[in-house]
Amino acid sequence: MWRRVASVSHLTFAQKSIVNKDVCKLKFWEAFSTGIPRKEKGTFQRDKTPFITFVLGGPGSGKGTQCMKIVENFGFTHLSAGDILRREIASNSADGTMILDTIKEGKIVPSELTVKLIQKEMESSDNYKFLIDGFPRSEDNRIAFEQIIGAEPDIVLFFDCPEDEMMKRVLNRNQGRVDDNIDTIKKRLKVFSALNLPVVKYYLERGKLYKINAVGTVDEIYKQVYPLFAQFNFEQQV
Ligand SMILES: Nc1ncnc2c1ncn2[C@@H]1O[C@H](COP(=O)(O)OP(=O)(O)O)[C@@H](O)[C@H]1O
Ligand SMILES: Nc1ccn([C@@H]2O[C@H](COP(=O)(O)OP(=O)(O)O)[C@@H](O)[C@H]2O)c(=O)n1
Ligand SMILES: [Mg+2]
Repeated sequence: MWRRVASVSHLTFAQKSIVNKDVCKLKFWEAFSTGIPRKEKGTFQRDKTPFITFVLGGPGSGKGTQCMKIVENFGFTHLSAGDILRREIASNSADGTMILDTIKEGKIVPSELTVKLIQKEMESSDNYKFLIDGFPRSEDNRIAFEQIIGAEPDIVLFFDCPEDEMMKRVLNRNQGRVDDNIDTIKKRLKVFSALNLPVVKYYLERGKLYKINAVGTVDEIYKQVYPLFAQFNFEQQV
């Protein structure tokens, strides 16, 4: 299991921006002491600091859209929990039917399953910078990640968007998703308030949360997002 040995995560944004950039390149992790099975090819680069960003926000708040821009500019690997679950359904896995039913109901898939799927993606990646989008969606998700992966996020983004705007965007999303309909979106908004907002509060209290005003054009919103990543001086920046 990985174990963190240092972090700048507790610092506020203002503090982080004056932190010596080399701090961010410290080796935060010790090598595995217990064996999480890993593929030969796609290991984390152990000499690099895994950098984990959780991306939170209600359905339709623009998480996926902004993640694509972060990937382009900063070379992150984008792991959308929803996409990973939808791929699991498409692969006809044993859990597929249960996942599909859960998504249709706007409920949360059992945390251990989601975390193990995320873990598989992380371990098969050559990258060390991860955007984990739509996760954690509940305190149970959050705790399962800590227990199974043995890590915490470096930063947490929260796309703050009014419900009527989220509903409008979801109903216009047009990606053929089974949950983009009025009945499911109403349920999802309730689940978001009840289960996801406590996670937002948790990271706010720990000084890890960056709240983004998610109303405006995609570019206007990205103007708030870009500086959060630019401060870390990642190698690939444009
Ligand atoms: N700032 C924005 N203004 C208007 N529509 C947006 C904006 N950002 C994203 N969208 C659109 O809203 C829908 C939901 O965006 P998406 O990124 O899928 O949100 P999420 O992943 O949070 O559910 C998509 O159709 C997307 O193109
Ligand atoms: N951590 C997660 C993420 C998604 N999901 C399920 O997947 C659905 C779609 O998630 P998503 O992240 O693709 O949704 P959007 O916020 O992009 O609209 C959620 O409503 C849940 O049913 C989950 O159970 N647990
Ligand atoms: Mg999404």
